[in-house]
Amino acid sequence: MDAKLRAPVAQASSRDPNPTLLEVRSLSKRFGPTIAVREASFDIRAGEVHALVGENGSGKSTLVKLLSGVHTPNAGEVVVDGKRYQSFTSPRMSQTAGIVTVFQEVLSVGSRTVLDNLWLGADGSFTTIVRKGEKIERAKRVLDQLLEHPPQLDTRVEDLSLSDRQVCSIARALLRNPRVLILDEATSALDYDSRSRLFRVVKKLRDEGVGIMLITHRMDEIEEIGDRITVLRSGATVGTVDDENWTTDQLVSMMAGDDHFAPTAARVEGREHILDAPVVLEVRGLTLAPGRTPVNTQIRAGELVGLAGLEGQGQDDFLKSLAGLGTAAGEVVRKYEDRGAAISNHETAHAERIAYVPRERRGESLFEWMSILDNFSIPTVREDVRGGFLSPRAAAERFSDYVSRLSIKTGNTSNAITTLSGGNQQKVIIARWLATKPDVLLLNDPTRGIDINAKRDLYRLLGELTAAGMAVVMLSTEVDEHIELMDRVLVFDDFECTREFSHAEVTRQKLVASFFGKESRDEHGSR
Ligand SMILES: Nc1ncnc2c1ncn2[C@@H]1O[C@H](COP(=O)(O)OP(=O)(O)OP(=O)(O)O)[C@@H](O)[C@H]1O
Repeated sequence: MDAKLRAPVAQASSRDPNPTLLEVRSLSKRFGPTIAVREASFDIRAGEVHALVGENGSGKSTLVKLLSGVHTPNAGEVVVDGKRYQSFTSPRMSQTAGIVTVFQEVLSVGSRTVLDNLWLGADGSFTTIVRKGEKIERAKRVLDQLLEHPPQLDTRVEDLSLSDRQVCSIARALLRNPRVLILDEATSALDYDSRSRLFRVVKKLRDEGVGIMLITHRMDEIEEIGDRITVLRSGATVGTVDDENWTTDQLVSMMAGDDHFAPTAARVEGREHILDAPVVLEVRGLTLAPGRTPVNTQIRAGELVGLAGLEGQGQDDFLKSLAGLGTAAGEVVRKYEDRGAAISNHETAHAERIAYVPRERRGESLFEWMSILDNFSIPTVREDVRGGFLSPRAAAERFSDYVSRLSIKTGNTSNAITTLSGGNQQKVIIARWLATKPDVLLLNDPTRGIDINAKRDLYRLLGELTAAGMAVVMLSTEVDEHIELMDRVLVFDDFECTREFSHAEVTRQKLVASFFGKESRDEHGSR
């Protein structure tokens, strides 16, 4: 074992006086033949941010669900504040022990107000009922910390953006005064500003002695707030890193095992020729909100265009308009050498070989009652007809190509899609739309929830597809993706496209400054 690593269950050393708050001892969980968690052991101290990392399907969410009382373990135990638990038999039991979780999927009741959602289920678990006035006051205080422009408390949650809905889930957790706060990919739905604000709150909680468990696929987040890092592989804890000089490659090789190490995907350089490629999509006078300057742009074959900005600045509406799904006034035209076709609805977009991969898996893409294979083959099912009958074997053959290209961990493809880990569900959806063999691929934050190796696979695949002439327009909330991957980045601010960067000119500093409507003064900012 690397000198920088130590045994998974560590006692507080003399160097670190913080007491252990939560100890996970040899926890195991099976789902039928699948061992999702196998003898996992680690501990969380008071006043630390403890990151839990691992590939898609390595058992992170299952472990979180064992700690949150959603699942009960087959073996092992949990110790909280010195008290031993064989299992948490309900979420309430885990909360009473001081563990509060924000889950990966945004969980809220859309038809209820923000205030209702923030206090949902709280009354019964508090010894004293919180009065309405106090509820309002505390809800406002916590939302003010998390959002620059908090919604009115009587707003229905379904009218909020995905990011603000997730902020409500986080606010709900904070109102419960956790001893241990678990953030299970809770940041992946957040925009840049909300994430920064959340991290300020997390640092404050850490200073107050709360133990925070952070599940994330983003190394920049761990770098920013992580103190120790535990790595999971195939359900088992591989080790805990407490050296602040850890490297991404070190973690990746722990996650994947040395045999499966995927090198960083370098962007294909020398792509300037794209400027001469034919235009495949033309956007003319697209007005994203009344009174705003319309967007005019052209997208060329083989181009990889990034859409950036703070959440809800019109980039989502722009992308949906390209897919024929928007409500914006103006024209989107699919261009060919000698003709053009107006994209006015989803059907024309589909007929013109434009594919759209939505952002929110649960509401927009997944058919939770259907199998993995059926979820893949929905739009392309006609290709699997043999002699007048649908051939599942033909579908399985087509799917297997994407399983290896995107490293999807599926098990039996006739199982329900919900038996897959979140990241693997996301990959099935990307595969679904790639299989339509589009000329234009529109991706709405596609790497949300995808592990770092899989991201590299996807970047490589996008490199191959664009080299073969596919145009890709990708909304991304990851600044690094814009800097490293895109040929061109369009920045949206207040429903206008306010800035455009070429790959050669974009830097982190300039890009983030442009989100806030400021031009960076440092023209030589580093990448
Ligand atoms: N309800 C279930 N039924 C059957 N198998 C399941 C169930 N939940 C999880 N699994 C399996 O357990 C394993 C671990 O899944 P888990 O969701 O914990 O992974 P993860 O590390 O959180 O992945 P991701 O990063 O993609 O969210 C996977 O093989 C998954 O398919």
